[in-house]
Amino acid sequence: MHVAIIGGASTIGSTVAYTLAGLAPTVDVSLVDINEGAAWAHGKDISHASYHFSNAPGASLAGDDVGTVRAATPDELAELAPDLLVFNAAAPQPEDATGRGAREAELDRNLSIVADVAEELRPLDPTPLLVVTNPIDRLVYQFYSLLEWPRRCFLGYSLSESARVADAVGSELGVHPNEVYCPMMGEHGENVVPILSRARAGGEPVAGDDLDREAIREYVLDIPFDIAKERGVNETSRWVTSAGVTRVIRSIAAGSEPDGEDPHGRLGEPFCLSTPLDGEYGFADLALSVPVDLDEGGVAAIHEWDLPDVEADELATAADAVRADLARIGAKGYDG
Ligand SMILES: NC(=O)c1ccc[n+]([C@@H]2O[C@H](COP(=O)([O-])OP(=O)(O)OC[C@H]3O[C@@H](n4cnc5c(N)ncnc54)[C@H](O)[C@@H]3O)[C@@H](O)[C@H]2O)c1
Ligand SMILES: O=C(O)C[C@H](O)C(=O)O
Repeated sequence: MHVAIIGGASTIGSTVAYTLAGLAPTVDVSLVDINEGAAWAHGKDISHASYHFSNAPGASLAGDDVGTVRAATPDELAELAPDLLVFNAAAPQPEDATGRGAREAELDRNLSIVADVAEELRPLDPTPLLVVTNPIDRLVYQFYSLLEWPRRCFLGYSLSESARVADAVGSELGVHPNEVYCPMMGEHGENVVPILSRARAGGEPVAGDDLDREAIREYVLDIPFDIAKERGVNETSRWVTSAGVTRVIRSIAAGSEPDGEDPHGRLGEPFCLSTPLDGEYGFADLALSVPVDLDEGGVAAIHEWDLPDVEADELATAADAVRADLARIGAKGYDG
């Protein structure tokens, strides 16, 4: 598999490349960035890290089986013809972008980068595109509108929220967070929707009424910015994000192999990513996080769950927030 990370010299992009070198070492990675020098430097450094990953006790891949990490520029994307695109390019963040609402505030700054990158992607055959840059739901829809590839190609990364909610639910229940499953639908932002009705802890259903829904939502919304305030705006939540992006890439690889590992991973349940909707959950002409199965083409299936009223109402509020921004920027389908 060949993954091109657009914005590959970024904090998140370079950390994804490093995580792939450790956890998915056969993947070839291209670090695509307008900052050619930084992309080259990350690529060189990560390929040196790969030397240690591949020669550590328990490692078994011979040199030629290990993927390459190299730098490229956006105008080389068509020639690279990757199997998967990760979009992580962004405009610089202001120093004070460490509060809730910072994701949504990136929209106007990142739209022109999306337009430039879409032009570079236009000659490619439809390729799955995982958008990490914020605000993901608006940018997924914008890429979909500009490129007009099948909607299953478009994915937005919101999986860090699943790790954060597991932390919150696990502490409330006294269960290790890694044993908690709680899908997170809706917007990657203020209108995230914890699907407590589907939560499981240690494999058993959780009684949603036993949990403090509002406290859990507040924790999930605050924690990335509590982290950013301590580390600075340029760090963002690089560790959980790169681990989650790597998990998505491994799920795509597993879902593409008929006899591969379970793409849902150890807990055996689907996770949520943002993708353009066309009637699912009653919404169209926008992207929101919904439960998906993945394969080499991107979204293989969207699960349509029956949601209790509180979760369905929160999902409708998320849709309203995304729609309002799409209308404001005059996205396709919102111009009249
Ligand atoms: N979805 C999530 O969970 C999540 C988590 C963390 C960060 N993010 C988002 O990821 C984005 C990137 O954050 P970061 O801190 O890694 O960014 P960063 O500031 O470290 O890097 C941005 C990179 O984009 C590159 N770039 C700019 N324009 C480009 C273009 N036209 N083509 C190619 N490259 C270009 C820059 O040269 C730079 O290397 C932000 O929008 C941030 O909010 C999302
Ligand atoms: O950019 C950030 O720091 C927020 C990001 O969307 C996240 O959920 O970690």
